[in-house]
Amino acid sequence: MSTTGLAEVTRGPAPPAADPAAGPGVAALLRPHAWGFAAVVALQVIGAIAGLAPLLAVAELGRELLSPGPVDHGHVRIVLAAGAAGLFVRLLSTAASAGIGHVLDGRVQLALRRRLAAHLGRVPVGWLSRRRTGELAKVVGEDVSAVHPFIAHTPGELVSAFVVPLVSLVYLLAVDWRLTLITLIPVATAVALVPLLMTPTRRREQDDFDAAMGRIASSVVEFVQGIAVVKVFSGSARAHRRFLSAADEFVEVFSRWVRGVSAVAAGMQLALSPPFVLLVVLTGGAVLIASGGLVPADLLPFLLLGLGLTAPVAALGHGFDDMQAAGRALGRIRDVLAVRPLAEPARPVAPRGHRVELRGVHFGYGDGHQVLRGIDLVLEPGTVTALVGPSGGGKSTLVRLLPRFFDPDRGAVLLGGVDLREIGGRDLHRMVSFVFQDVRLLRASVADNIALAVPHAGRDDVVRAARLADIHDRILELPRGYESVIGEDTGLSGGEAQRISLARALLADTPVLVLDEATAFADPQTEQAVRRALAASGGDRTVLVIAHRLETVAAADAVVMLDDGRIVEHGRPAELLARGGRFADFWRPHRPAAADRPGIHDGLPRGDEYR
Ligand SMILES: Nc1ncnc2c1ncn2[C@@H]1O[C@H](COP(=O)(O)OP(=O)(O)OP(=O)(O)O)[C@@H](O)[C@H]1O
Repeated sequence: MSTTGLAEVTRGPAPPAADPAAGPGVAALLRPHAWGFAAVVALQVIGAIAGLAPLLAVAELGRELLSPGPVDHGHVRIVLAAGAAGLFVRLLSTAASAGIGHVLDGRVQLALRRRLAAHLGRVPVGWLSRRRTGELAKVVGEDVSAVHPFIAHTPGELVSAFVVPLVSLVYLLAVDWRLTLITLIPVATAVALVPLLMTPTRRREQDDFDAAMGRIASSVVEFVQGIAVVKVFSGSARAHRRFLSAADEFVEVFSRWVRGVSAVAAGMQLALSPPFVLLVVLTGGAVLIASGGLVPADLLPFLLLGLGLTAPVAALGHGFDDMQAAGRALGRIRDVLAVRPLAEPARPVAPRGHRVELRGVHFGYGDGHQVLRGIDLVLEPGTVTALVGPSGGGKSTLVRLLPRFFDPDRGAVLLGGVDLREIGGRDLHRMVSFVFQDVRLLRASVADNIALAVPHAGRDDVVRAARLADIHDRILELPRGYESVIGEDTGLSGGEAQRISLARALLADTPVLVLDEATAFADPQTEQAVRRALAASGGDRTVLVIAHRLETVAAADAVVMLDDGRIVEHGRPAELLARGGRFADFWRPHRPAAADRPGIHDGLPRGDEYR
């Protein structure tokens, strides 16, 4: 049982959302904020360039004050004013870009989360129930947050990292072109080393490294997931072995990779390190000064600005890493938004009654395998139809089409003579309820869980449904009775969770009930509760039940035997048994045990068990 916070999907599809089926993609969501992005990037670039002004001012002051001859006070004042103005502009634009960037970021994240929430409300319920809760929570939470640097920081920082050195370079060229070229030696050396990291051998080592990393990850997951089984069957040594060999192999691959890249990487680091840059500038400057080609004061700007020239190379590493992570997160968001929602009818038609009909229904899960292959079936109001058949025959798939977890690929499911695709989500919701094996309860009170479909139900009605589902006494034993919060005050067994889900369906009191008689949580009490639910659904209700127990089959009005996606037999249970066909063959192994029970003769219980 899971007690997740995700929208519970115990009854029909989610209510329709207002906007059309195909909503805007990520790019369209970002488009209205394009001017905001442009402003953030522009302000960051302006701030970064203005930030150079104080440095340039110091360099100019140095040149002015250290050069021979009288000091030009006017020039000094202008330089000081320009430096101060630059500092001010930098502060202002950095604050403005941070402010706008973060507001923009908040808006984009909110828009993305709203869009995801609206979309998740419309995707097929079947798609949702196949996803792990953590997987979707990660997309809506972490992945949307991962977009933050992409919006608020990285583009501006990357642009600045290139623009600032360019501006510095122009200034340095104006001071002395020869020393500028010398100052560029460290960056040129680092860039010249890059191809050495891209040789076929290095690429192969990088691929091996990635593959070895993947093997470690998968062997860890396997080991952790299987740990309980491994312990029980005392095969821990064997399970360890795969992980150990993956780890050993990783160490070997990693050492090879490190040996290959370390010399080049160290060379690059050395070339870009401040001591090396200063050494080059000072050596070059000293040679030029000694030869009389450079005024000593002109060395100052090179010492101040030379270090900043290496910034783009470092920014390439960090900024692109962030951008790539944000890109991957956006990709996952885009994948979720790309899931085709169930189309809502433009003009919903109200069903006329609650006769259910499947007409020529074909369905597959999109992997090329057809699970249902031409199902024609009518479920009359006031009847119970038992669905039986070998495992994997398509029973669960078929019953999930009734609450429109999925739409058929071909053919149609009709309710009250109307194709489900023509019925509004809310109407369908009011007409079809279900109890499946994968019960999901919300982290809410037991009473709220039962009254999920009928939020205004009175306590008496909730208690009546709980009694009928044989869970009332157990609820009273919980710390806070009906107010106990599932997952906080209490946990429930699989059978208990299923009985809560049953109470929920009984309270909803829909004219169509779809039920999977669970084998997974089979305990006498749950079994009894299911039988009572079926008994209570007498009268005019249309009931389809995946039957695992003889009593259920025997008491049904009709049995449908499903094998390999086709109906192979359909009729009254006793007739089918008497006919000795596929159903009789399939059911024979169940008979001896059941036949021994009192009240059961020839494998069938006497009398009408629940009608
Ligand atoms: N969510 C899914 N995605 C892809 N394939 C699925 C999914 N659910 C079921 N299948 C496949 O559809 C086929 C029919 O499965 P289904 O669960 O409908 O059969 P079943 O008769 O209910 O079996 P069982 O009695 O064991 O529950 C199987 O081959 C199964 O692997």
